[in-house]
Amino acid sequence: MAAILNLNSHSGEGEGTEFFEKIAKDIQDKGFSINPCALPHMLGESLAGHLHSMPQFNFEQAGIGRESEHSVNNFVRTDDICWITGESDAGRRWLEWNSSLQTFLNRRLFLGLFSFESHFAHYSPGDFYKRHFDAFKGEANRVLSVVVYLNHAWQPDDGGELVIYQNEQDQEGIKVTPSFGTMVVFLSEEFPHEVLPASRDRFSIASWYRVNSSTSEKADPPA
Ligand SMILES: O=C(O)CCC(=O)C(=O)O
Ligand SMILES: [Fe+2]
Repeated sequence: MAAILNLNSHSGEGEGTEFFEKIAKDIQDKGFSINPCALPHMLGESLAGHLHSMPQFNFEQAGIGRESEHSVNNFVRTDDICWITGESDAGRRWLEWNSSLQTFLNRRLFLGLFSFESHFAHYSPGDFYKRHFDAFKGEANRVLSVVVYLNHAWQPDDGGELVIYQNEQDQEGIKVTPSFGTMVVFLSEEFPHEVLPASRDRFSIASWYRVNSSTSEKADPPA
């Protein structure tokens, strides 16, 4: 019995609705939520295992912009990415876990989250992602950004922090250390953010919930 209790207590804070409720409340109150040691431990380990078992050629140079406007721009970002599909066990469980979070947040905050997309990102030493928004107001695409980190034993002088700015004027920001299991959620249109260069390899998963914009009346191309 004790062993079972023990196992449960190691399953990670992020397992249940209590954690989802904390995210919902943070989003409602502040628009962002920063959670150290939040990713369920087994899920984090299996994602990290999968990530490190993949050959480097599964990763591509990250770009900016969508569809026809998509391009690689080494001034803005220099990381490599690999989209997460349900093909691997770890990937499937990650998508399932986020699907429960999506259901929870839709019930609790009426966000109308419709789809989820997610990629591993590898920042080699010196890589960065300059200050940016994940979505632009009025474009009704990415609504909520979710980032988790898969780096064991990250040290304060390893760098590589995510800096979240409160608004366009904020130059100081809040620094988040990319330690294993830390999970950050924020409104994609509200918070400019950047990734500072690190002195070691930095692994993260960046994800976005989208609303269904296919019914929007946006003229495309614009008149
Ligand atoms: O890895 C991170 O800390 C954030 C990455 C990011 O901002 C992005 O991919 O849009
Ligand atoms: Fe971003």
